[in-house]
Amino acid sequence: MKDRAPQILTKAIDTLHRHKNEFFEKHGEKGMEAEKKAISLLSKLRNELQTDKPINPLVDKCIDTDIWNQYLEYQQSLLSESDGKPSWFHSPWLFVECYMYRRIHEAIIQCPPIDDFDVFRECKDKNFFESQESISILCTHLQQLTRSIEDLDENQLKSEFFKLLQISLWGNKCDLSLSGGKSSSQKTDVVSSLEDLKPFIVVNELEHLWTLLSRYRKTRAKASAVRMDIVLDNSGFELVTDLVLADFLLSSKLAAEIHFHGKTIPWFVSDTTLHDFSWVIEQVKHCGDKLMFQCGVGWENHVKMGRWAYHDHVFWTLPHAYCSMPQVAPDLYAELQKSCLILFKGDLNYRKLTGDRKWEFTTPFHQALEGFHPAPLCSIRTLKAEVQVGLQPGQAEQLTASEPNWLTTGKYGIFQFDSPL
Ligand SMILES: O=P(O)(O)OC[C@@]1(O)O[C@H](CO)[C@@H](O)[C@@H]1O
Ligand SMILES: [Mn+2]
Repeated sequence: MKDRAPQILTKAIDTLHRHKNEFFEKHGEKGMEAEKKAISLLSKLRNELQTDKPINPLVDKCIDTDIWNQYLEYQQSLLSESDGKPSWFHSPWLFVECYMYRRIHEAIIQCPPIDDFDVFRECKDKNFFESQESISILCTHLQQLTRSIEDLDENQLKSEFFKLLQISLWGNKCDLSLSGGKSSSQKTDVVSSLEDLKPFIVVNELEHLWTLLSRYRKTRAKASAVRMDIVLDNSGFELVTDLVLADFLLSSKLAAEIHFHGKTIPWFVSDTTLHDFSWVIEQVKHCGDKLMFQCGVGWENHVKMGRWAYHDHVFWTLPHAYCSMPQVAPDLYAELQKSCLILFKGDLNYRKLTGDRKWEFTTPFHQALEGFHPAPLCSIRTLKAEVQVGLQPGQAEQLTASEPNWLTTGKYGIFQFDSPL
């Protein structure tokens, strides 16, 4: 919070500043005033953070404002009288980090007519353009695969499925909040690096996914009822890897519908909103590359025909651990229960799945989920925060000895599976 968060706020302020002329052209004087106000609110926020001030209740009137303020009261109740109020450096990291992004949103929506400005859009778009070569390689790979998909036997299908899952895993290296908003795009050809990256997968439960999906294939008529859900993480390159995977799931008939879950507000710099989702598909279509164009058209069609559905829910941008979803967002929990398999992308989802607690490394994943079992699920995440469960005895110690920062660099990854008992 001390180092990374102020950098992110400074970047947001700078972005507003650089768009001053655009605001003027669009909205005249009103746009300029709104820009000034937004900058002053964000500077105030940065100052509160850097001087470790108490966490203030939200003042806006959004659908989640009360839930946030109740959660803040709950944080307060965890402290004893002498501890005072929860403050920026004396509160759980997950809570204050989420709170910062919610406050950025609060600041912007108080500034019409620029109240729908996404301060992170520019970096998200930049990440996409800088990764364009890798995206083109991925799209080519997908198109070739789709053309020969009918000829693949069971083993080949499984191997292609695992490849695309690994691409989606390593795509998660490209988030922008870990780098303080600095560029973190994909510049190398990830398809041909997969073998070299395998040793860095510290939990690999992909076989469980295959067992599950191939069972569905055999028992359900032509997989027509198989619904899969992907709880998205970052836009840009990572989102493309997820879309490529989702496309393959349909063309291989491993699934019949894919439901994507994104964020309702700009979140952790690079997370996907509805605008990003549509923007990325549109860009893939118009990049000038023939195979990318075909991918983009195909994806647009999946959306049109309802084979792909995009959902967002306010719960994904609350600070709550997922074990409280049945109480806080019963509608979302019920929706997820319809899924045959839910993929949770990224580090933040993992922190929320496990409540961001200091679990023993050998704690079973099922236990760390603390009752969150809407459907079979798999976390696909590169490690960027100090929480990890389900390791073999001695595994964490070995990793620490060879690489002290293994938990936070994003170099290691997991496929961790859980199924309701
Ligand atoms: O969820 P993602 O995109 O994989 O990672 C988000 C992240 O980089 O943001 C925070 C950094 O402060 C950490 O929670 C986490 O490491
Ligand atoms: Mn993210």
